Formats: sequence, structure tokens, C-alpha cells
Amino acid sequence: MVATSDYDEFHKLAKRCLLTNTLGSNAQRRHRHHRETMIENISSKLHDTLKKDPIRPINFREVFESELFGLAMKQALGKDVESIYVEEIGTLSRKEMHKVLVMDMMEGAIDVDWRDFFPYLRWIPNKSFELNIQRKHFRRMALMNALIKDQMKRIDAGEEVNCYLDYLLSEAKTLTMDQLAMLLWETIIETADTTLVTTEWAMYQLAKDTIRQVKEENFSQIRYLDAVFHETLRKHSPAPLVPLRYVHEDTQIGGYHIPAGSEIAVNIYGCNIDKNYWENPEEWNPERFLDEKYDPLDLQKTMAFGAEKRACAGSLQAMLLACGAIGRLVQEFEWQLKDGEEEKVDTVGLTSQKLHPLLAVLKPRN
Ligand code: HEM
Repeated sequence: MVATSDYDEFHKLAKRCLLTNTLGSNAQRRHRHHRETMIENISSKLHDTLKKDPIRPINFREVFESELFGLAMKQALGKDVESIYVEEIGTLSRKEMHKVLVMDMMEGAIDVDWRDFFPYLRWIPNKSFELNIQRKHFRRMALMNALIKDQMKRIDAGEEVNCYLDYLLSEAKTLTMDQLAMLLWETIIETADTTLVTTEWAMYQLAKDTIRQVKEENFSQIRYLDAVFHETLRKHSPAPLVPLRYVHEDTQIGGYHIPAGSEIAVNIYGCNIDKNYWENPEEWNPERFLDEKYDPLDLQKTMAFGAEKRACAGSLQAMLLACGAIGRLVQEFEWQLKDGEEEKVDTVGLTSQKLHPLLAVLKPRN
């Protein structure tokens, strides 16, 4: 039997808390004002920039990334912190915090240790690799601890905010400080990365799409927005590989013998562009999801969120954030790629982010 990844008591506690306070449907309803503020801020930043220079291409990522990080911080800690003094590393601005908590960790996840390709040489030290990972981990933990301590002062002063930190402190009292820091950090990095990647690819596809001539009316239809979201996830899966699954017993898959003790990964990207399943899989075509065979409420139309017990806990949040932003941005502006942008489809990093940030020329619609 191939079991899903280990699913122990700690994992169950963590996932239950995360869904109850932050990512489940009731929780997402409570966090609606954060989403509305985020989209409002993005819209006014874009309008302000265009007022100053209407023909200058906009770097969409710069605006969206900063606002999404703010939402992640509010959801996790109750506050979008502008700067913080961390005893071990000094004072960090908001941009530096984003680097320590998100960018450095995403880079670290794909750092290659050459010894993985030559396991019999594992005894040779690879000091620079190890030091680099340790340094990133050290900075992340130091910053998370400082952020938590700061917010604990607020909580001790009797101020209650509906955020994940407050919830964990009152409902999961057995957590160690390190566990608390890691659980909070996990929601920050997951909120701040994959949703950005998906929204940026969706806006690229929409801005490029001269055939469909993106119409404002389409985007007041939830069904069309949903189709754009899922088609973007299919074509540009931000998690191309599902985390490893541990094989508990000898088994057969697709004619291959898989011995107990192996670890296997599922190629999500492969499933999402499989010609046996999708018609013209290379084409970005949201209309395919308007077919009645797809339930608009089903978040698992593609393999992008994984499957079974370990399936993504944040799929609802990702959908609400991305669809909310895409709908509003298309209703407010006409989008056109800057000349030469069309060919820029290379990806980078663990989550297949667009290598070149999307540059588009925007025109406010009345
Ligand atoms: C478009 C956006 C996203 C995509 C494509 C995505 C994809 C995935 C995938 C493929 C997995 C692994 C599933 C498996 O092992 O079967 C996963 C796990 C997870 N994701 Fe997401 N994710 C997204 C957004 C988010 C967001 C916004 C959050 C929350 C802040 C989140 C939280 C999680 C968590 C907590 C897990 C681990 C679940 C577990 O181990 O039980 N994800 N995600």
C-alpha cells in the first residue's frame, strides 16, 4: 500500500488549528476584510502610478507581492509590521522581513547539495552549503521569535485580534516556541508565494490574450473567473511536484515494483498537461472549464492542490485571493503586455514563478 505522507497526531492538531482559525470556509469569511483591504490598496496604488505616468509599464509583482505579504502578516500575527528590531540581526524593514521569511527560504528550498547525486561521497563535508542553510534558518527563527514576542506584549495588554497567533496561544498550549514559530511562518510563506505566482501568470495570460479580447463583463461572472483560475493552475502549476510519499509496503504502480521504504513523488505538472486527459494541453484556454462536466465549486479540477489527506489546506484562500484580485483588476483596467513581453515565459524556483516579472501597460476603464 502507498500511504500518504506521515500523518501523525501533531500534524492532525496543526491542520485542525490552521483550518479552524485561518483557512477553512468560516475562517476565510472572517478574514474577508483583509482581502478587501488588500485589493483596495492594490487598485489605488495602480491608479496613483498611472496618474503620474499613464504610459509607463507597470511591474505587477512589485505591487501585488507587497500587499499579499501584508495580508499574510495580519492573518498570522494580527498586524502588518513596518519594521522590527531583532536582537541577533539588527533592525529589519518590511522588505527585509519579506526577504528573510519568504525569498531566502524559497531559494534555500532549491539549493543543490552535489552530494545528493553521489550518495557514496556523503562523508565529504559540504560546509558552504550547510552554513548557508543554517544561516537562513537562524535568521528566520530569530525574526519569527521577535515578531511573536512583540505581538505577545499586545495580547498581554488585553488586546484581542482574530489572528492565528492568538488562536494557537489559547487553543494549543502544548506547543513549544519553535513549533509555534514554524506554524506561523508556514502560513506566511504559503500565503505570500503560490498565490502571487498564480495571479501573476493569470494576468500575463489575460494581458496577452488578443483572441479572447478580455471583456470586462466576463469578469463579473464567478464561473468565468473560476475557469481562469483553474486553467492558470493547470498550465502553470506552482507546485509541479507533490511532496514525497512514503511507501509502507511493497506495491505495484503502473507495472513498476515499488519496494517498502521507498519515497516517491507525484509529478503534478505531468498530470496537468497529459495529452490523454486534456485536449490541446499546451493551450491556455479557460473556456475548457466552462464545460458542464466541471463543477464550479470543485477546487480539485486539476492536480494543482495535490490530493487526499495531505491535500493543500489553503486552496480556498488561494482561490478567493486570486479570483478577487483578477476580477477587480480586469474590471478596472484594460491590460496589454509591454512590447517584447509575450515571449518571456521562462520560470524560476520551486513554485515555477515567472522568471521575468510581468510588465504590462494599463488603461483605466472609465
Ligand atoms: C495557488 C496556490 C496554491 C497551490 C497550487 C498549492 C499547492 C499545494 C500542494 C500541491 C500541496 C501538497 C499536497 C499533497 O501533498 O498532496 C500543498 C500543501 C499545503 N498547502 Fe498549499 N497551495 C497553494 C496555496 C496555499 C495557501 C495560500 C496556503 C495557506 C496559507 C497553503 C497551505 C498549505 C498547507 C498547510 C499544506 C500542507 C497540507 C498538509 O500537509 O496536510 N497553500 N499545497
